[in-house]
Amino acid sequence: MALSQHHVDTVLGVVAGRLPVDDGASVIQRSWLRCVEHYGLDPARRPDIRIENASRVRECIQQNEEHLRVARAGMEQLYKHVSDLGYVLLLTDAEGIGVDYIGNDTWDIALRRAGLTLGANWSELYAGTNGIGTCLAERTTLTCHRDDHFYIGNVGLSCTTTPLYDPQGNLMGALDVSALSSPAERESQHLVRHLTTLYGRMIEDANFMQQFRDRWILRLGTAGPLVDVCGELMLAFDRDGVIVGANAGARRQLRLLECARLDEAQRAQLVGSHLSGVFGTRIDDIWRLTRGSGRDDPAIVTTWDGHGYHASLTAPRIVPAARTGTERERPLPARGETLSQLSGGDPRMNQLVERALRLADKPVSILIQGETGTGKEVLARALHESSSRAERPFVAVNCASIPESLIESELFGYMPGTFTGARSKGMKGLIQRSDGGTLFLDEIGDMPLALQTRLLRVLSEREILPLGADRPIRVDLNVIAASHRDLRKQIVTGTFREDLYYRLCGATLLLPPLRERQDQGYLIERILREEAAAQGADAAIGAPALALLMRHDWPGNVRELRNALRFALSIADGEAIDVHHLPPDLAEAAGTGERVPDVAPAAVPRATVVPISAARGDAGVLLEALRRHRWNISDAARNLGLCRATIYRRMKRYGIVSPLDQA
Ligand SMILES: Nc1ncnc2c1ncn2[C@@H]1O[C@H](COP(=O)(O)OP(=O)(O)OP(=O)(O)O)[C@@H](O)[C@H]1O
Repeated sequence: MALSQHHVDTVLGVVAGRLPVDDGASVIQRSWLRCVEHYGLDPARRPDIRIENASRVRECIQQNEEHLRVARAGMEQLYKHVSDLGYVLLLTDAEGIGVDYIGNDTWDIALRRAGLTLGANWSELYAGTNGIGTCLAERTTLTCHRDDHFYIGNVGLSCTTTPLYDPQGNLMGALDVSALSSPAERESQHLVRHLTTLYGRMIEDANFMQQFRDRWILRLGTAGPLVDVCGELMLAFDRDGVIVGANAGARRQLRLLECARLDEAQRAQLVGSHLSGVFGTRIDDIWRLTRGSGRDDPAIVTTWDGHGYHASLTAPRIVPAARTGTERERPLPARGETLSQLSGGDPRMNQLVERALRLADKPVSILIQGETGTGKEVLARALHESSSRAERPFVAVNCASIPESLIESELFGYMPGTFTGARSKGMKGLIQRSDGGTLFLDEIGDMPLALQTRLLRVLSEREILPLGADRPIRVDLNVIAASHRDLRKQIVTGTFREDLYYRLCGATLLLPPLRERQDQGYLIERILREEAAAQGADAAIGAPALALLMRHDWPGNVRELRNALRFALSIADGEAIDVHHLPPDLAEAAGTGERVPDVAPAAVPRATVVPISAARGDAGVLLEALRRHRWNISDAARNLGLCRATIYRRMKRYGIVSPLDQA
């Protein structure tokens, strides 16, 4: 009784400011203050344990089914480490209501009496200062050890709790590890605190992986070989490099490039921004990773402010929902593009568009070939939108990124009861989801042979047999396949079925690489306008920057061009794009090998804004001609119907210097 009175006096003394505030316990003391002043609680009373009714708990469980499934797996592992030490685990929602629990049956009654049970509401409002309620109020991992608790009835407990966030940074709830009795020393809880934090982060990361299983995931860490299994920082992004999720580590440590337009809070807002805003100079390194760097050690990527991290990239495990036609969260910039807009006058593109227009509504399978980033999916989508199937789904499947173990169920689907656990409900496969529309099989050359056989059956019989089904389902679909590989070579090496190849290539469309296209100026103009509109900026570019773009080799093709323009626009911060706004690797790449035409400052002041159409009409055309003729001035002049002197004059005006003159 004397001890109880001492506890009550201590709490009330701190609240009244009569007792010195201990620095280490200030989180607890802040909570005591809230309990007395905001919630009007009295530490001398025994708390009534508030148990929510079953339907409230059920509703909460249903709403967070996926999160709870992942958390349960983490709790089971954690329990193995702490059960012998007398701890029980409680998982709560964001309001502090117990939604899952692992404990020891032999203490059931004591645990229930203490409120360590399903449905118990541990928010400070009802339970006073305690591990869960205070962790949720303070949003931090903490140990509420014995007489840290507000109510005398709770001072036997020792609770360590960590908050759990979803990948968007919203509070989901808390993971709590509690003991009914524990040694008096606070230090006795250190190990439990580490374990609780570790498992909390593991649950968050597993939730992250689950939520973004249809996206690229970049893990960053400081321990090289471990980064594959436990990247401390994680970013999920779409195929255009736009960040769609960031885990707690990434949100804490990464900031967007310093730039006048963004204040501190906006620079912390990673979601919705482009990867180039985080990695400034090294965006291409990341894309190189996506294509497999061939290195044994994890690659190192560097943030714009010079922090190097080991990096590991995971390809989407299932097809992005946004690409299936069932969800349209962020339209691809080129979506809706009609076929004729794909060419800006390049002879090979003109021919391709003409052919595509004739094929769009024919019942022929089309095979699109072209280097990576040349726009195979953009072309497939344009074919779909120019066909009578335009209103039906366009379902894109990246055969290279779905793990072999999942590809069959993803493509063909499965019936209810085929699997246990979260997959018990059954799922329509991607082929069935494209019924009536277009199935786009990207990177078809990477499809495993066994599945090629099954796909061949689908294409010839137009019916599928989902896993666990006893009757086939008819499907009506148009198939477009694409690959950057030479499928005929694969037939020779035995990695691609010849009969499937002939099924798929009723017609072949070959997209030229960007470096060989004569309509680069048109593409730059269009993409610049699109990207500028998306960023709310003006689409203006200076002649020297344009000249550099026109000279670049574009190994990543149109994707690389779009990324470069997006990067430049965000760095230019409202000014016309200048050379120094472009990604440095562009200038570096041009600096080695073929040199970038240096800008003669007197001839083209840095701030000169050349409306892009004018630039294209002059500097762009000139550059194209010079490149085509390998910088032979006479040939270029003849080709353009100008005299050599005019060519020289214009080169001077636009600051174009031949690489032959720079050696
Ligand atoms: N004609 C175009 N107009 C505008 N943007 C384009 C065009 N072609 C491609 N792009 C852009 O380039 C990027 C890559 O396009 P897409 O995904 O279609 O290429 P891909 O050849 O299918 O690439 P991969 O081989 O990697 O699958 C996208 O950002 C897309 O918006």
